[in-house]
Amino acid sequence: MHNDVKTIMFTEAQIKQRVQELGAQISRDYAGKNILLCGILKGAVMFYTDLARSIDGPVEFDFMVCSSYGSSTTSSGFVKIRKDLDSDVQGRDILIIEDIIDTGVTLSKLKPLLLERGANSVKIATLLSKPSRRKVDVPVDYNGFEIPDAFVVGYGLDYNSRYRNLPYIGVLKEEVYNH
Ligand SMILES: O=P(O)(O)OC[C@H]1O[C@H](OP(=O)(O)OP(=O)(O)O)[C@H](O)[C@@H]1O
Ligand code: HPA
Ligand SMILES: [Mg+2]
Repeated sequence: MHNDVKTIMFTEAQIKQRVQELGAQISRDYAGKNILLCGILKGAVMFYTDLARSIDGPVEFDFMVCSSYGSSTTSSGFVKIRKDLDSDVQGRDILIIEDIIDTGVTLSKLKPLLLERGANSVKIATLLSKPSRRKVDVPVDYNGFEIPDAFVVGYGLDYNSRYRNLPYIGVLKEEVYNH
């Protein structure tokens, strides 16, 4: 385990199992449809590639780069789109793929934006959700795990751009960000 990690919340095996369950559910729900998988980078990168491989049926890949946390453990409340989707979303069935929903601010901006652009449907898949921290209500269609209010890293999630490559999800030691 990494020295900056206090505890492991989900092991690699637990994540793998849950991602497969979500993929099976999504495959059933979207049977016969061509899904536009909209990944919100950078955090979603690991979940995106694993989830995409567990979905049966046609999908297309697209990505947005958004960021609101920067080098903080709290949201700035301002969502910056650093890279937009390449696709025309008119009439498309979009599945937004996120690593975590915390305050809900990021998705409360993105989902209406895609609907305004003429998407036929926009659903949300997130690996993690922290319901106790919500500032804005966002309906989550596919949720891997509900977690308590702790700052987590690994499997794509960062603190100050670090720890994204840890294969598990762990709780960061407070002394790492409280100094
Ligand atoms: O519900 P919210 O409070 O809006 O938080 C969730 C967002 O915060 C993180 O992104 P971040 O800004 O850290 O960018 P990153 O994915 O590049 O790390 C995470 O990947 C989500 O996109
Ligand atoms: O707990 C978290 N960890 C990493 N990034 C995040 N963005 C929102 N919440 C978190
Ligand atoms: Mg981040």
